[in-house]
Amino acid sequence: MNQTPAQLRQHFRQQRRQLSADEQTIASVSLLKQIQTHQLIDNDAMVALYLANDGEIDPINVIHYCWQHNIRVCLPVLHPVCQGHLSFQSYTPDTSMANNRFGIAEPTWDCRDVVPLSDIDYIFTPLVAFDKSGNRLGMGGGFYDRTLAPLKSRQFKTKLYGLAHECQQSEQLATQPWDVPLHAIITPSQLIRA
Ligand SMILES: Nc1nc2c(c(=O)[nH]1)N(C=O)[C@@H](CNc1ccc(C(=O)N[C@@H](CCC(=O)O)C(=O)O)cc1)CN2
Ligand SMILES: Nc1ncnc2c1ncn2[C@@H]1O[C@H](COP(=O)(O)OP(=O)(O)OP(=O)(O)O)[C@@H](O)[C@H]1O
Repeated sequence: MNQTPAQLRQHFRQQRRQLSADEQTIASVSLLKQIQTHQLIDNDAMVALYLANDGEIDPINVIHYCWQHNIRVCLPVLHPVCQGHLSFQSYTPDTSMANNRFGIAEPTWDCRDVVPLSDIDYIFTPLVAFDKSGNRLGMGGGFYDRTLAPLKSRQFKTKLYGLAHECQQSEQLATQPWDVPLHAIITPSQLIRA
């Protein structure tokens, strides 16, 4: 029987939460190695990442790598006005942070630090499940889908990469009209081009 999105979320969130702290650390180091091996980030790029939550693969080593190589980093912030949307805000070691309503740390709102979507070269998204065609199942809030909708219709340079543990691969996910497909998925052991 086909599983509902809610059942799939429950299954794949449980899978990623079951990884031990050691497994998470190894995965996070291997993730950076994959990004380096495939030379996915140019030196003068603007890159959107995220702070790991709920067993997500942790991009913290990627963030530190970017900072060390003068690659600019931004993070998603729950938009204070446009409900259900994200804003991307620049992130440096000095950025003032606060927890959002999901308990995830994000830069405190400052309109001067907002990075427009059109200025972002690569967006690395968290995900609950993915398939080899670049379909992505998120936490169910529709935040990324709403925010990234312009990438579907207009000529944006922005590339969309999903970051995931191997155990988050699904055989085939049902697609929704509002889904924004990923260009590729990066796991600790491979780059899967969609
Ligand atoms: N690390 C990370 N940051 C992110 C996201 C994400 O998926 N991961 N988001 C991607 O959209 C946005 C936040 N969206 C989220 C949506 C739901 C939940 C969540 O934990 N939901 C709980 C219910 C919590 C509650 O209602 O208070 C749950 O479903 O169990 C977390 C983040 C922006 N930042
Ligand atoms: N571009 C959009 N415009 C309006 N509503 C949207 C859009 N994208 C998603 N939604 C709404 O958001 C809800 C959740 O979508 P979905 O289940 O695809 O989220 P998700 O991809 O799991 O979450 P996220 O994007 O935050 O990671 C859907 O019910 C849908 O109606």
